[in-house]
Amino acid sequence: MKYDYVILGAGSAGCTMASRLSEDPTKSVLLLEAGPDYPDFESYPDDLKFGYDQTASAIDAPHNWSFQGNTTPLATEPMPVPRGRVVGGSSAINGQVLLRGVPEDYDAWAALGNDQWGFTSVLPYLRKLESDMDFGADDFHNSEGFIPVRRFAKETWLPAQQAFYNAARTAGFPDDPDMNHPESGGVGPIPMNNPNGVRMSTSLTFLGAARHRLNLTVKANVIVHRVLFDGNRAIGAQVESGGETFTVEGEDIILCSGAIASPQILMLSGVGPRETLDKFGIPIVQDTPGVGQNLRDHPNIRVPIEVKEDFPLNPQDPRTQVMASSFSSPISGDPLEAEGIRFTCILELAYGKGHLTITSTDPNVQPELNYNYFADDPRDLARMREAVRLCVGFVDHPDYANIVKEIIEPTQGDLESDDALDNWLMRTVSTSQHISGTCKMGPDNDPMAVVDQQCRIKGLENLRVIDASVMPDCIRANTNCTTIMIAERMADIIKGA
Ligand SMILES: Cc1cc2nc3c(=O)[nH]c(=O)nc-3n(C[C@H](O)[C@H](O)[C@H](O)COP(=O)(O)OP(=O)(O)OC[C@H]3O[C@@H](n4cnc5c(N)ncnc54)[C@H](O)[C@@H]3O)c2cc1C
Repeated sequence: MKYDYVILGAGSAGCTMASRLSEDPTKSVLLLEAGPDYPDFESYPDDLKFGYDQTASAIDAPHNWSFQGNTTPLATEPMPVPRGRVVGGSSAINGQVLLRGVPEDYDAWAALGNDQWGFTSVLPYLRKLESDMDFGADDFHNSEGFIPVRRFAKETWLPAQQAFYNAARTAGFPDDPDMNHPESGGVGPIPMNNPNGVRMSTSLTFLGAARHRLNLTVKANVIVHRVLFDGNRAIGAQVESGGETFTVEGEDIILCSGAIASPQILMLSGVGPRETLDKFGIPIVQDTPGVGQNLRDHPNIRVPIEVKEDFPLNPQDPRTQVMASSFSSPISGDPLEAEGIRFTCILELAYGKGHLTITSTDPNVQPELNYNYFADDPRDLARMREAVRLCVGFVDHPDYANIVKEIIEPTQGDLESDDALDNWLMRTVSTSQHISGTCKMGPDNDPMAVVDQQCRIKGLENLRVIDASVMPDCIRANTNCTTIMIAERMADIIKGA
């Protein structure tokens, strides 16, 4: 059977696209996903449903691809890279922060040659996707979108979160009641898409509203191997289901497999850097050197703190309310055993870039992920040093007196000099889970641009990439909101085409 739209990958972008494109009853939509599907709330597993602990993204958790990546030459272990493998994708296992980029982020995309993606162009879609439970409908917010957004009310902040807020205010940060406002800045409650602690993935929201449609077919446990072409025209995909190989056909093929798998599938399909395709004997459809390059993320440093014996900790409490996090360790021990609190320092606009590449023609073998943190520009390390020293200073605030026993890391030795601290940062840096940019959007005079402003792969027909990989640069925010925004906007563009 031939569909109007074949969507490959049912994550943040894929579920949004499937929901919006199937609003037109004259169009048939096929949504394919490698992981399982839980179509109703009752059957939805607890690890996906309840987002306060991070069981869903622990290594080898059932809905996690559990990839690994390289960080810096000083790291002794590969870095765990979680990604959602389930209908809902990474939105089904993520931290539920629903934060927009700042206006300058989208304006920077426009300045790079993507003039249709500046802030005023994307704002209607940042509004469209949300239902803001605190601010309702105004110039910047909406009350009728699929994703519910709320902030923890001040009176519900846990003591460590309140202490962080007070320490930051004392250090000069202004109060910031709405971080999704274009003039936001300072310290305040983070917008979250988890009312009552339920992680509202794109499966529960966008797709949930569309599942009854007869023109929408959702198929889970289907692994996409490659896109099929007739010349330079995409005509379908080769996929595997239940151990059998199938060909699906579509008028429009839309790759929504995320910033790791979308460039991987492109390379396996013959679209990528010529030398990579030659190396693995993949017949070349098009030499597209930017596929897998421009790997953007936010370097992430954790400052764990041991708390006083009598300080109450409950791993099932919300871990993110303001900017401090309380944590337990589902990865290295009993998920119910609380260990302490931690500061998380996130470098929002890193100068350094990484890259990814295939190491095999087997779609089940993950690409090599080189995050390349702190490599390209000394300002990345300098800003991270500043953030860590700021957090270490925060614990001297009187509000932490009854909470903090000692900072576990960095040690006094690590803090003694910039060189020592750099060494610790290089050893411990990790991902903020915001990989993006690996099939970047850009103008024709940018040889590394992969897609145009309509997310079409340049030089090919009937093939788009719509997910976190098309961001020209990572926004200064967590990436779920912006990924959904891109899909919301692209659905309108495609429907109007
Ligand atoms: C642990 C974690 C915490 C995060 N926390 C936050 C947060 O708090 N706030 C925030 O804004 N962002 C957060 N993010 C990031 C955010 O969730 C992602 O940027 C966003 O979900 C990416 O959407 P996507 O559509 O590009 O990819 P995904 O949502 O990852 O979707 C890709 C889909 O394609 C499927 N797929 C991949 N390969 C194949 C194949 N070969 N065949 C078939 N299907 C395939 C995958 O299984 C997946 O369902 C977090 C991410 C993780 C992993």
